[in-house]
Amino acid sequence: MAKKITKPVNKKPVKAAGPSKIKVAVNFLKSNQFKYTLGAFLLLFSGYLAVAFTSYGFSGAVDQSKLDLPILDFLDRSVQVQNFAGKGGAYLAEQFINLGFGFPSFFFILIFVVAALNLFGYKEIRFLKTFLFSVLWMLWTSIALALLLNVTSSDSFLYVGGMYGFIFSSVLTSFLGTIGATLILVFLLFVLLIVTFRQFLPWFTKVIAKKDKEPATAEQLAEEALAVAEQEALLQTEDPAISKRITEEDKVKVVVDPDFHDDDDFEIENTVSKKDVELSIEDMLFDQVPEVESPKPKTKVKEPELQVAEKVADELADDDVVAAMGDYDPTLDLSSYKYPTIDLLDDHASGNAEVSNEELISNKNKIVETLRHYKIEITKIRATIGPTITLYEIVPAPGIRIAKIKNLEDDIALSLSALGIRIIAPIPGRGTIGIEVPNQKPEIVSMRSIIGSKKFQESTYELPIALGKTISNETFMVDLAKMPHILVAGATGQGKSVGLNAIITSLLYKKHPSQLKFVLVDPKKVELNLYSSLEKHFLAKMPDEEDAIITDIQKVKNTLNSVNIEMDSRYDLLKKAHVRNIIEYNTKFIGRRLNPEKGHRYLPYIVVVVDEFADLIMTAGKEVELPIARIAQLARAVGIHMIIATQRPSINIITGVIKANFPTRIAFKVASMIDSRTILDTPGANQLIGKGDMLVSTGSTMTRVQCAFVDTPEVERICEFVAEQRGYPTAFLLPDYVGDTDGGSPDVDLKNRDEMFDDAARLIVSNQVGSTSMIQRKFSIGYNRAGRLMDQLEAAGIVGPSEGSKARQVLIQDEYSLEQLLNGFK
Ligand SMILES: Nc1ncnc2c1ncn2[C@@H]1O[C@H](COP(=O)(O)OP(=O)(O)OP(=O)(O)O)[C@@H](O)[C@H]1O
Repeated sequence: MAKKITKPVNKKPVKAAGPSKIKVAVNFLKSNQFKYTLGAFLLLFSGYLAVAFTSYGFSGAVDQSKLDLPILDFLDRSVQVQNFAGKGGAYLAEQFINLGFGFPSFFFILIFVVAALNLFGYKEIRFLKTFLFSVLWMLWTSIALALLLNVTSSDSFLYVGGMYGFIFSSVLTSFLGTIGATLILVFLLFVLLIVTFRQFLPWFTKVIAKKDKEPATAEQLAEEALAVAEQEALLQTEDPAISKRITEEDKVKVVVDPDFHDDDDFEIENTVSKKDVELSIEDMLFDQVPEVESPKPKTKVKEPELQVAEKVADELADDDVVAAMGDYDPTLDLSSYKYPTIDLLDDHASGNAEVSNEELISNKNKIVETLRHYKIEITKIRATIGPTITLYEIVPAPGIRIAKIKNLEDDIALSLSALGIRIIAPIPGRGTIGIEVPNQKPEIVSMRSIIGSKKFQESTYELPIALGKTISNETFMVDLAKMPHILVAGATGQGKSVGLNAIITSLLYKKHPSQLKFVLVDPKKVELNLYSSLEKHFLAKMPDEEDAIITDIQKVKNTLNSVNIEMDSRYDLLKKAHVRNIIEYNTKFIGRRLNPEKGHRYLPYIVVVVDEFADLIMTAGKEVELPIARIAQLARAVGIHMIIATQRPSINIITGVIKANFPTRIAFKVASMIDSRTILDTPGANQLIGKGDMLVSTGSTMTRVQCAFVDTPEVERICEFVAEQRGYPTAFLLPDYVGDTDGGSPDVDLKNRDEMFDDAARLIVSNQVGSTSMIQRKFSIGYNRAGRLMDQLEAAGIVGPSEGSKARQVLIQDEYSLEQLLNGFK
């Protein structure tokens, strides 16, 4: 038998040909050319339909007889129509209106316009939502109109509700009668209003509640008000910030069998048969005793109602203001500089990050239940819904110890089966205890919404930094000029880099290149490299450096020392100008009251950003820590600020010196409570949920903030936008710094002693401490001058040689010997 040879079939080329064609087609459909063409067509078509439909309302009766003609006759030139949109318009209007859905067909126009806008990239109005609601409303109005017209008159030239409206309404009336059909339509209207307009239900309940009260006499009202006032006074005065109260009215229907219950505490006076009983979720969840109308448990603890705080929607700035951001006139060197525009940022909001009532009630019940289990009663509970977490504030019954609640942190976390629960007991200044519970559907806070917020746009901060949104959805902003330095820490992957980008971008959105310079230190070489294109606008570097982003450890040391020199020279300038800080100095300089020929210059703010601070400390230790500490201690008044970020928050990296000088600290999620203590001096950062969830401590207050999200492409777009504009010829040049010059007594001419020489010598001897910074502090002079004084004191034999970071040895023991020595110089 001949063997059947099966040839291996090479399917590859066939496969490759198929998808590639599809791909081309998909790419074409996705291309902007296609989208804009289709969008333009839809928009024009909508306009045409609008004219045709409107005109049909007036001329439809006349045109209709012509529309009944066979199509060829209708197209004949001798046949004229009155519709402004011509025969085409008349035909379309007839199809859509008379033979379709009646005048509600105008909804089609809405659908086409929204589709066109979406194709043009305007996504504020969602197409799918519009489509769905428009179709539903169109059907409803079409049937309602048909029904109404059937009832009132039926001798019109057209079906106002269209053919379909007529058919549907006829079917409805034949089944249910006119009254039944009307009732169904009223019911559907109610449902449509609820699903379409979010505000409808609250408004409706308010109206109903008002109606209920109407028959009350003035006396009754007064009594009622008094009773409410008394009850409120017992707990807390009414808070206008409360948006809704979730109480027993939030009912669900369940079927319970009362016979099944054999709870001793629960006595049923009337015999109740198996039936539907309405009861609140609260009761189901933790009393497990159905509350039926007449039989009541003998002892029933009053349930605390859940108040949900008003969601403060952050006011967006007027479009004009946002647009005006691009036109802000800097008045200085680059007068044509345009600020980055808001459309460079993306909107990352998912739009479905609502916290449902069920989630709120279920969390509230679990909290109350857990606390009750430990015999902790509460009188009030209030929820504030944030972007990623909800804060439940509770007021415990009098006599409950706060520490007891704090100790239940793990139990509450367990009962809510959620990570990231944090208990704040008590919330400073509020007298309540806070329990923060992560939302099931967290919301991404886009940088776009933060930058576009009125608060940011109208901020008058010197160095405004918009970090994100607080638990109450407010934009959280700080002024770096007041901070004055920030320490950012968090385990890897928790949002530190995004946080740094948010800080830098907020400054880029508000500052002119002449007002701000960044010194960017990035040992990891990849994080801040994005900003290298800003060199001629916003970056500062040492004169002979090639790259403006500093990555090499030796260059980091030199640059930090150079920033120190810049700081000292700025102090000298301030002193010469008789001002105390950079704002006063620059105001004087802009007012032409300081002479540039005497060395005065406009001082831009300098923000030193150090990423991966831990790496620097590990490799360079004190050589880096000391200049950083010195900048941190002294640079605030001269407009030099630091932001240092680290992944490893251990105490050998975030030392006491660093901590003492960085009062503002931002902690993203860290691995352990010890790490949290190292950064914030308190636990808490270990309980965060990651992805930009952070705690911001400004020394006195601690705020939980959801960091604004800004993605790398957005940062790239902003940098590109800035870099494309005319910049300075070079980066801002920092003073030159030549490595260490240690060893040997400096060459000093004691004949040209500083005029403060005698005073400095007396200070050193009386304190018996040879410290340059002490001279600096006591006499309010710059580091350079204090250093020169120290060299002269060394040459005069008053202090010993430099001993690195330690104070010098004082060689003169008493003031008498010193005076003799000083007399010898005269
Ligand atoms: N504010 C935020 N909102 C939403 N998601 C965020 C936010 N911040 C960070 N993320 C998510 O977490 C990821 C990691 O963030 P990021 O790169 O900033 O971490 P990191 O702490 O800098 O990590 P590493 O230290 O390794 O560089 C991001 O890619 C993003 O998906």
